[in-house]
Amino acid sequence: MRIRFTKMQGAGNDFVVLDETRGTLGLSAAQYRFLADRHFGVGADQILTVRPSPAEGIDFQYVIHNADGGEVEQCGNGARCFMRFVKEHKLTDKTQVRVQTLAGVIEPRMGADGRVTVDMGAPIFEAARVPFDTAGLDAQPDGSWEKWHLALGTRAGSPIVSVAVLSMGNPHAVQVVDNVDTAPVAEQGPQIEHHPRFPQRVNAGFMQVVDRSHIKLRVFERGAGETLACGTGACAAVVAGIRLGLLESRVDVQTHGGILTIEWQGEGQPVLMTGPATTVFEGDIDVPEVPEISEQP
Ligand SMILES: N[C@H](CCC[C@H](N)C(=O)O)C(=O)O
Repeated sequence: MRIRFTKMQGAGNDFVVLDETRGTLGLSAAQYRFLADRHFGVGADQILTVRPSPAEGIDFQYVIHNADGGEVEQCGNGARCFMRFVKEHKLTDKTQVRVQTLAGVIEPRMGADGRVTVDMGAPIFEAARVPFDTAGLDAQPDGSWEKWHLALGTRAGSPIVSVAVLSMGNPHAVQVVDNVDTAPVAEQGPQIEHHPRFPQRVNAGFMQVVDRSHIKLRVFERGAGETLACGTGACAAVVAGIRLGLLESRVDVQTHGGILTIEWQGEGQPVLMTGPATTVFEGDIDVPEVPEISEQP
């Protein structure tokens, strides 16, 4: 099947974007993995699909698959690219659209400077809704969610990390580190992603607080590995930092791929994310029924 795609990136988090507003392609998980494959396919962290409005008052449906082919609830950097895509492809004449995701409705808005702001909705702290299994964990002194002590491994001497656990529609476990450049992202990222207390797995964030309005962040993403930036991860990290009393309500998040600006006014309030969204190129690709993808090197 020959399909048209658009390659996009938001702060270096990169995407293959598919237009299904005039008919669905019916791709399998293996075909999503093929498109994301950096050797046999196009290469991307996630595959984003644009579908027609599912209901009155909603402009589009937004479907997200990780590089591993699994469908997920939310993608923040992808939401900004979604807004640019529907403008550039003349699928809307609006500068702000309402978009249905598995996690609910989000509202990206194209700014005059070409950056995009997205109302990402309110964070979710209830462990069962992340989901996060707290059975047997020391209850937090004030029922807080910011400092769960997670044992990485069962051997004596396995590290125990203190993570803030929350959802931006997708699950996040964020820890504060002294230096993101030396943080054990490659080692602890997979251990946290696959930790048995996260039945849906989890995105693992490593946050260095520079000052009360600046952090540095690395994220080992569920289903994609470490990415150059993670929009929902930036939202989760800032919310955690504010609740830990370390950050103000508006924070610049420095990632390997660029700067994201996150604002949160507190409990029950939405998280606003602002950042870049870039179209890299358009292309066509033959997607085999049974695609060949890279074996792990
Ligand atoms: N890996 C994430 C989805 C993509 C999130 C990220 N790319 C973003 O910008 O929010 C998950 O499995 O929940």
